[in-house]
Amino acid sequence: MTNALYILSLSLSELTKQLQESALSPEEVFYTYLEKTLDVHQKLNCCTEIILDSFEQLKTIGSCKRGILYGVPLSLKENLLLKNHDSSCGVVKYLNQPADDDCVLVKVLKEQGAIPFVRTNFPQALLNYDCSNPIYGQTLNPHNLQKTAGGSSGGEAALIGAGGSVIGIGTDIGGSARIPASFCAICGFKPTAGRLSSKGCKSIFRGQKTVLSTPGPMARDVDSLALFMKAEICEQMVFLDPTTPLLPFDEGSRNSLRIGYFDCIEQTPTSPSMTRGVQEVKALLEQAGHTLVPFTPVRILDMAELMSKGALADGGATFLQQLEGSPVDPVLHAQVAMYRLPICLRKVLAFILKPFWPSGARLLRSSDCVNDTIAQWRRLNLDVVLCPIIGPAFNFCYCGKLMSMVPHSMTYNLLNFCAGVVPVSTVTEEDERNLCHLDKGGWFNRVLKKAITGGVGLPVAVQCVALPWHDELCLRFMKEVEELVKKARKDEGANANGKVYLIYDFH
Ligand SMILES: CCCCCCCC/C=C\CCCCCCCC(=O)NCC(=O)O
Repeated sequence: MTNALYILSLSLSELTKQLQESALSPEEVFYTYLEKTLDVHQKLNCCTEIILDSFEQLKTIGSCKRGILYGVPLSLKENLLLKNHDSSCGVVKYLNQPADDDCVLVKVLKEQGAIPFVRTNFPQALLNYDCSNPIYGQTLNPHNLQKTAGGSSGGEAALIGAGGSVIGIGTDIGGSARIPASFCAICGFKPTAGRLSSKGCKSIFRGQKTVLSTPGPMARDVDSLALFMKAEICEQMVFLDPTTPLLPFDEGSRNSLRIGYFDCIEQTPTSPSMTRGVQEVKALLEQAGHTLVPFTPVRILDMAELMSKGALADGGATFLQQLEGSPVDPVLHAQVAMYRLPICLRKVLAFILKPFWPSGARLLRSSDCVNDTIAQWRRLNLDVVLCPIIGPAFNFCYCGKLMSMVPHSMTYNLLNFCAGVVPVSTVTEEDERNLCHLDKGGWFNRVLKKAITGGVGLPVAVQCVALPWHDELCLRFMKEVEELVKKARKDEGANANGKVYLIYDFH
């Protein structure tokens, strides 16, 4: 194995160890990843710029030798502010407005010895889970170039999934760290909003508090996500952003868990592989001695409505305003067409749709979704929940037509629970045959079928959820899923007669 292949094969924990022990130099790691990134970018169009300042940072990196991420090259979604760089979010009017300062997360990471070296792509205005904009174009999926990488942190997911970065940062207000992770076979984590500083994470909607956005790490394995959290959660972050809590990162240990699970949600399209992924992981968790309890999410339709009315409280007017002067990317056409409809026409349409699509038409009711959900967890005495995440990767331009699927991810932004995604399987021929069941389930199901047809072999992931501020528990649960899946793959490899599709190794 060449030195470059060896470096690229190391997990983040192994890489940091080798760097700290001087078995590898920051220079050889940096240039190896840079070369790989350029190669991956040529194929996938996942990057927006190489951060030239990183070459300067590399020269003085020796002074950060005690940092947790000493010498680690790191990728960043473009909306994380970097001093003297634009964060365009794909919107023309944000071009040529360089930031005055780095965002807090980047400042802390630099102190911890990490070297941000590349910025990554996203969908225009960030409120979509595809990955295309008129400035940087469409990012492709590393596992099938005919599919999207997902979004909005799709550049990160594609780059990491193809091996061009060992750790990166995305942002997530509706699934943007988790959905592209699911599409590209990597792990993505949405911490409890507030646990990590959002200061300097640019968003199109400033001041909106109903559905909270948060930055979150994305990487090939769960240990890397945990190491990232450990590096960020320190006194310096709290000093730079006193809105974050003085809550040290608790690595803890894993005990037997009581796990709620569900494999679909009411009125929300779900693909056959999403359901199968949950069922297979449930079986593995049971075999490992955990207790699995059926869980029916409460008030899902109320929550869908709150998400929509919270994130788009003005009916999409701010969103349209931000796009003024920009060409509108094709991935946004379906959304923009809806936001442009006059309110009176929308009301008439809602009235007509009510019998067929009650969730999309009902009026906002007062409800306490957070406490009702917590009460449901307490009644069942749950530690965590296992559930589906949107997947497999869609054909281009379908994400904007399937906003009806975002309750799979956005529910946990609305509730402000923490949630992460772990790849567990690949789409089988049987999953593909089962797509015929979507023919019966109404218009959105038929659109979903078109979006995912031809997906055999693509990654399938599951979602792990924990209560607010239980980020460490969520990561421990994700790690348990990851390990059980790995072990099952080994066992299946040894018993070649068994089904071998469950588990795979993309990396
Ligand atoms: C049953 C129908 C329910 C529909 C509920 C739809 C709610 C739609 C409201 C807004 C669309 C949000 C799309 C979110 C995609 C992910 C975006 C994201 O996380 N971006 C990250 C960021 O902005 O930082």
